[in-house]
Amino acid sequence: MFSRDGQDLIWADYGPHYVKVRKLCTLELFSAKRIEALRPIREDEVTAMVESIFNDCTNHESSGESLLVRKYLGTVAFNNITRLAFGKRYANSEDEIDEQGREFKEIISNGVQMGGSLSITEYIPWLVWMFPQQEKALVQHFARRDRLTREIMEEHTQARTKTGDAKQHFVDALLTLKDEYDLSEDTVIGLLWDMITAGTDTTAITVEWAMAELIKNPRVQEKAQEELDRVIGFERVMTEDDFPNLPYLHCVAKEALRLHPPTPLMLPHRANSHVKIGGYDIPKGASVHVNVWAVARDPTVWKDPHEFRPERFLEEDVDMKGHDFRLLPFGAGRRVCPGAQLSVNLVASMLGHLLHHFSWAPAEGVNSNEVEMSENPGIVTYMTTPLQAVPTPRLPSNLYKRVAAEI
Ligand code: HEM
Repeated sequence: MFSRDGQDLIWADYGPHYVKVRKLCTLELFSAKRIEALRPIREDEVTAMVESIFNDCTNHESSGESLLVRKYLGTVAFNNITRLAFGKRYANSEDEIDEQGREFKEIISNGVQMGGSLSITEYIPWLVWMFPQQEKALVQHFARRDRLTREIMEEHTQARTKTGDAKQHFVDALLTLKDEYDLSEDTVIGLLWDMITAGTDTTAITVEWAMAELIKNPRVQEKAQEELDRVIGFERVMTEDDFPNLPYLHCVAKEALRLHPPTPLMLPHRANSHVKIGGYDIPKGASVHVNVWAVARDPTVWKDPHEFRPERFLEEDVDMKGHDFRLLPFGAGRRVCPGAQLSVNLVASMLGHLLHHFSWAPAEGVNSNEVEMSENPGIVTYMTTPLQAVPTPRLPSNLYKRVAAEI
């Protein structure tokens, strides 16, 4: 929710509704009850990912070859978000999608491209006249996005009228709460798309970086697997009920978010008054980025900051949801990521399943210490060279089936 209320950056225009919209997010959309209600979707998608990796790595033709890890993670993140926002699963394990799904995917990648590029006009706004194409592309993008979203909203309104049933998906929640929170149709569309753009790549990127670190650091991979084997064993798959008994797994996720925050400069904020910080003047109206990436690698803040060592969080429990400024992958304050808990659950579940079901090695001919870790700079930090890795199943073959859920 990027407000135009003079406090923060402008992406969507919620104006004075901002406070209400945040309250709606905290109390309704991301309440613990809804996160729990949406759990079957997460389990469905994570187990579908496991099945798909298993099929590909045990297929005779490609057995022993490396897989493009991002492909599987991206499908989980995409399906999870489209299902929780709209109750729709567009991509199957072969990445086949229908026409509405294709349109959906294109709109997302278009939006990420436009929003993710660090446009010069954001810093020198009077140069906007030099880039009329940029403005035109944005208008076209929003028109296309709004058309598709109205179509889906109409489908949901009709389904609700028919059954009288209010589902847990964000679109139904928002349409049901529209009057109570005084939301216009544009705000509902803006909100749904904030969730989709903010919640898709961030999750997949976090897991891709974590997997790269685990392949680079076999000691950590084995230690996480020992914990999973001890707690879960070899006769069932992990569920979110196991989370409290998997402290090391959570430390692995936290350490990945420390070294590789998917939004290294958080999201831009706007100074609402002139302030002086650390001797620097920040004029009113300036766009402010907080370099959480640099803080997380600062040797005055962290011991051996470049080392991937999840144990540091067993030694000291550091909050990562906005209360400890040493670790801010989700930001802090009133703009803190509302999807933080949801993504912590999904990231831990993906990592847990990937590690419990498979051992991971680098692609043939690459040593573990040679895994390419360079970063593609931007608002969102992808791996420049997508991770290729070889999975080897480690559980009985009956445990690799998708647990499909209809919700
Ligand atoms: C590992 C995954 C994720 C990371 C690291 C992440 C990180 C962030 C960060 C750094 C911000 C900006 C906070 C600030 O400026 O103070 C943010 C904002 C936001 N995130 Fe996330 N996020 C993740 C997943 C999600 C998910 C799954 C959703 C929704 C389903 C989501 C929804 C949002 C929204 C709507 C905002 C804008 C909040 C506002 O402007 O008030 N995020 N996220």
